[in-house]
Amino acid sequence: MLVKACGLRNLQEISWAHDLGYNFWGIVVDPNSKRYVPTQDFESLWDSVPTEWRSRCVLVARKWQWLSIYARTCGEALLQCYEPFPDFVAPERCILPVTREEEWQICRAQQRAVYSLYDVSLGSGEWQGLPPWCSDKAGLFVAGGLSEDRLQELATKERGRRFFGFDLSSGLEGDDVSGRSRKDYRKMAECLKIIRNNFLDGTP
Ligand SMILES: O=C(O)c1ccccc1N[C@@H]1O[C@H](COP(=O)(O)O)[C@@H](O)[C@H]1O
Repeated sequence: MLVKACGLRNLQEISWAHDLGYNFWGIVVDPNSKRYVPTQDFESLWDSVPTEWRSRCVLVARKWQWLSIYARTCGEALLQCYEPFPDFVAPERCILPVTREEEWQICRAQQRAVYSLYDVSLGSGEWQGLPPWCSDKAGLFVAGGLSEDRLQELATKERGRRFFGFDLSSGLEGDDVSGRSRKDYRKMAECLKIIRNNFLDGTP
């Protein structure tokens, strides 16, 4: 099972994801997001990230135009965008959001992306459950408000369900002393533990 910790903002959070065993770490480059990492901050952050971790980076935005500035400077990163990718972007770099099983099938059949993603929340943390078709789908990450409580709820109802991958962001956050939401090491560790202990690995 592959697990992605998304919406990270600094080297400490990226190191936590790496040390805990998350498979991917995501940076939101969408200017309307509260997790937005501006270009200049991203460039110095990217320089400080150990080279061997870089191919595990995912850049996230709702629009291609916001991603393109960053995508040029870090060719290793995967790109998660909520509008179609231009033709010149290789499918091996794309994570394509899908909302229905038919879209996942098309994505696989036409090899339009390396991974697909079922995400109804776009970082809002809104939980709407997971439709039954989402399990055991090659290359499909599931996301949308996954937190300790939601994962535990899912595990109680559907222990042993097989998944290819999970993608978490809001559910890994807590408030820091100034009231801003930041990734929380304990939540990151606990969510990963719940996933690994309760669901079957749907990776080939
Ligand atoms: O995090 C954001 O603000 C965001 C903005 C625009 C597009 C996607 C965004 N987040 C991604 O959405 C999924 C699910 O997040 P959550 O667990 O519901 O918070 C994840 O990939 C986020 O990185």
